[in-house]
Amino acid sequence: MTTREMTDGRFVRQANRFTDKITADGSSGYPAESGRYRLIVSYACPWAHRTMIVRSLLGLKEVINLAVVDPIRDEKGWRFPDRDPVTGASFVSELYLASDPEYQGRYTVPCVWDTRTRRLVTNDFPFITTMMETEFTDYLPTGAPDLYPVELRPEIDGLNELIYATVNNGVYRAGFATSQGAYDEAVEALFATFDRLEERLAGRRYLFGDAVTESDVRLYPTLARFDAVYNGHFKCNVRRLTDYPNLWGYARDLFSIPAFGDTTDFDQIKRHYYITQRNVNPSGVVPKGPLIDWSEPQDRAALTSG
Ligand SMILES: N[C@@H](CCC(=O)N[C@@H](CS)C(=O)NCC(=O)O)C(=O)O
Repeated sequence: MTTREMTDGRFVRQANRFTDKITADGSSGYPAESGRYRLIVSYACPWAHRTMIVRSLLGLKEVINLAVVDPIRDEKGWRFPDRDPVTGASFVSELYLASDPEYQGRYTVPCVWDTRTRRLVTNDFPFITTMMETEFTDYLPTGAPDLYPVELRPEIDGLNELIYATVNNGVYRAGFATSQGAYDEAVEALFATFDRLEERLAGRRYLFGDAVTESDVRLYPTLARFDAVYNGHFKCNVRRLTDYPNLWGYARDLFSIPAFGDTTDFDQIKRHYYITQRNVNPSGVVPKGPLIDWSEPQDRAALTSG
């Protein structure tokens, strides 16, 4: 967050600067190719988390390579644990400035680096996942799931907008609010959506029925961070995730899928938020709890139809 992103006590997220697209036919100048693009992520970051989940669910691990930054960020921004062997960068900022020397925004993850032209293609997180789903189809192994089925796209996009505004970004709007009004507005909208989703998930295993879609991928990273971080650190404490039987069972059901569970690192998540965001937590002390068992059994498979 920068002071430029605060208006009347409200957090208004910066626009994404790099918005080129990788396309299957190469018409954008960035053709989908195996081994060409490097996805830069942090395990702590929810926007990056969704890109790792999709890469893994789709079986694109050999096609799109991955670089992971340290969870703790200081004034120099995200840092690679060692100099990144592929890009040669020690900090994510170097990739942004190599692509646009005038760049003045935050140096954010996720972003995608093109090893051929040696510049960033995109940091436009909403499109990184759908790009993998729609433009890398030639590289998908047989049996890869369709996370963004054509006939459901309008409905998925609609639900994603609500999830983004009130949940994914809603927790940040609550946590970064510097006025009571801005905080109240964000928290009320967040829990209103949780109530709606709780109801929606009473009769279906996933948000769109029997199969995981892009909407589940987008909701999950916020749920995974909810009780561990957002409940305390961002004051989203009207209820806990564990107070919602359906949402909590659904979150555990997703966690049991390796693409979700293996990309969820609670330790890095907690350390990142509590240590890095000193505007919210000046001492940098990381809380011990809460003690939550994400492996507790659930019976969501019984909701599958047919
Ligand atoms: N690209 C978006 C979302 C991605 C994002 O905010 N990522 C965070 C981590 S969760 C980040 O990289 N922050 C770097 C910073 O604030 O300096 C943005 O610009 O707000």
